[in-house]
Amino acid sequence: MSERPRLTVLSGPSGVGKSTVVAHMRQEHPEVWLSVSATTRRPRPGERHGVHYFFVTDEEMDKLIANGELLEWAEFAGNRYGTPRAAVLEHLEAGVPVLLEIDLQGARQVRESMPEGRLVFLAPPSWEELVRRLTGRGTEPPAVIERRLEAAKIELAAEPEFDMTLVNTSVEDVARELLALINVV
Ligand SMILES: Nc1nc2c(ncn2[C@@H]2O[C@H](COP(=O)(O)OP(=O)(O)O)[C@@H](O)[C@H]2O)c(=O)[nH]1
Ligand SMILES: Nc1ncnc2c1ncn2[C@@H]1O[C@H](COP(=O)(O)OP(=O)(O)O)[C@@H](O)[C@H]1O
Repeated sequence: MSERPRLTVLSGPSGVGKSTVVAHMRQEHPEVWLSVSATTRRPRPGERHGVHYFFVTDEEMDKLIANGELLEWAEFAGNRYGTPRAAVLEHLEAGVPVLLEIDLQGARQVRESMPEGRLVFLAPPSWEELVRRLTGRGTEPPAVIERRLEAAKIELAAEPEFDMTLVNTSVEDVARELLALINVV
């Protein structure tokens, strides 16, 4: 039986490469279970309901919150996001490593409710590179990018709250480090 925590939270500013790193990691290790969040954000091209997110209406999100169905939730850059509680607990009880990819506010809530979880901060190699990645992804209009960069300043300042930091210079390296942390390899 592993002594390492089986709940891992990955946070970091929008555009740092969280989704890219996690996708890379899961290509080779699909046994790492990634929680699928609910969000009121509209799907980007190629995003699928139930795979990338559960895309819900404001009313549906209200109900999830009111019924206590979310382990944590937060408003980020004008949309709400939350982690469905039941699936996380089921996987942990079954001994499956659980990964949450959530924002700073969510990470703080998990620290309170599940202190055994490990909080990992994914940092960009530099501010300029973060701006380049977020802009280069081409999924948000300039006003939304601005809003996300404002949030990024707050998130970067909170890095010391995390158990550890990984700098996303190389996707392959970070994916490997993350796997070692989760204790899969
Ligand atoms: N608190 C919380 N944050 C979430 C959740 N799901 C996603 N996020 C975070 O919300 C932020 C915006 O996510 P998204 O719109 O998909 O943009 P992206 O992460 O830049 O691709 C990111 O920091 C995500 O990690 C969740 O269930 N709870
Ligand atoms: N290590 C890296 N080097 C260069 N570009 C990267 C790296 N990691 C991610 N990217 C690129 O940065 C952009 C944002 O990555 P993404 O995974 O969508 O970030 P996040 O999920 O943190 O918002 C994408 O275009 C992605 O291809």
